[in-house]
Amino acid sequence: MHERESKDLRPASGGKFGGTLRVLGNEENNGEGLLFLGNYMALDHSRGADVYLDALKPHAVLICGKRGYGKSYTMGCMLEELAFLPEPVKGNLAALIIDTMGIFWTMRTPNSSEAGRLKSWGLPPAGLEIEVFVPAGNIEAYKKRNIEVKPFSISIRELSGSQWCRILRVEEVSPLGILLVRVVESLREKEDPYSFEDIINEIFLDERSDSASKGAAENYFRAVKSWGLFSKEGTPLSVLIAGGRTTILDVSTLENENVCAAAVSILAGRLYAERLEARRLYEKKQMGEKLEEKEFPMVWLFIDEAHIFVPAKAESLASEVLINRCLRQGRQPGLSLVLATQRPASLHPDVVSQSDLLICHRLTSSDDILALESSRPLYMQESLRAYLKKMGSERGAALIVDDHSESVHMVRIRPRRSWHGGGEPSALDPCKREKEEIKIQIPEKFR
Ligand SMILES: Nc1ncnc2c1ncn2[C@@H]1O[C@H](COP(=O)(O)OP(=O)(O)OP(=O)(O)O)[C@@H](O)[C@H]1O
Repeated sequence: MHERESKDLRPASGGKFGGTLRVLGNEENNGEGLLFLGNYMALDHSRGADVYLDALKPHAVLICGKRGYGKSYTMGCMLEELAFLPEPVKGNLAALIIDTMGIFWTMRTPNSSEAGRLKSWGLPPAGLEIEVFVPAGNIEAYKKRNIEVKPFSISIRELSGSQWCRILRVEEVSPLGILLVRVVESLREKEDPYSFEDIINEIFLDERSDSASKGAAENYFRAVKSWGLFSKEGTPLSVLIAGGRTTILDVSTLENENVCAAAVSILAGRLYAERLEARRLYEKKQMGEKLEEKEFPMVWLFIDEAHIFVPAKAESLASEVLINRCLRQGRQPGLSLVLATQRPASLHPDVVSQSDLLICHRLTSSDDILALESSRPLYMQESLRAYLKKMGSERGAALIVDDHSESVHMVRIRPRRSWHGGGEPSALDPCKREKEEIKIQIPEKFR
């Protein structure tokens, strides 16, 4: 149990808590598998009791807020808390973040830049043991920058002809699209893995296409090869995911959003399938069968810039898997999804309605507030706009809407223990800033 266990709790509205320890996301949690998120924030912005989030059950969490108000910082806090959970809970959980901005590799380093603030919260800075994966073709560039990373790739076989057309933005019914689909599908029928060279050979063996289409198809696949994300065999999921592990998949070098979405779709689909199998194994064990197999851990999948993957008015390559499997059905097999966006209005409406926890940092755009308001639960006594007004403009302040306890909470998210790589750069010398930070006297009422 966390050392900062709370004795009293002040939800902004609603709530059906009992006992001394209250946890968002699971009223039955009796004090194990807790993620320490921060403190209640009273209307005068003074500091209240501790706020925890349950990690024993799977959750669908939406984090939103305008630029620079704490989305990736909060995601980092959640990743830290998952990594610092005690055994045996930790061993049954794995965290994977799709890092679109390339900012989470810094979590290995303790957050000495906010040492003063951490001290006022009674928290020591701490680095995390993380594994950072990058597209296999980019590994050297990271090594040159002294960033320890591992190669990741997706088997070329995983993508259908039609998915390749979407990635390459080629009309499926154009001569080029017809050639791509025919070649890829004939290779997929053989069931063995294949390389880009195999695809290019197959393109030139095709007797029904003109040479211009063949030349264009070859060029496209040579370009895809240079992204370094696809290979013949691909990285097995077991290399990426293991119980107790925090994995960062840095896709920030991939400029093509369709490619990122394809990667997310494939990974999320595989995680979902593995968890379905693990759930069957779990049920068999519960029913008394003696089985040696180790279960695939319950996964927390974090995705920043979620509007790219589950957009409002279109369908990305990842929409179907994320909405229909992870969000709608993910809780049953034990797959948690944490999505973050600065533009809730650009997000598929199902994301808002299917999330059991909404963590909302400052928002000022009417469209974005409206998008959240439109699926506002009945137990919210005031409008979201009114709550956000009370919350004010403090970075890291958040309104949490918890569908389990049907309650709304105004929270100040705790400082990060590991280094946050997502903040805005400052023209001020970083060493000078650290000294200034330590000099700041924190008034008693804010401690
Ligand atoms: N809980 C917090 N406590 C203190 N400071 C915070 C907190 N959350 C965010 N901040 C400050 O706000 C800055 C911006 O936060 P963050 O990088 O999470 O923004 P963001 O919402 O992810 O922005 P973007 O949409 O640009 O990615 C951080 O670098 C940090 O200085």
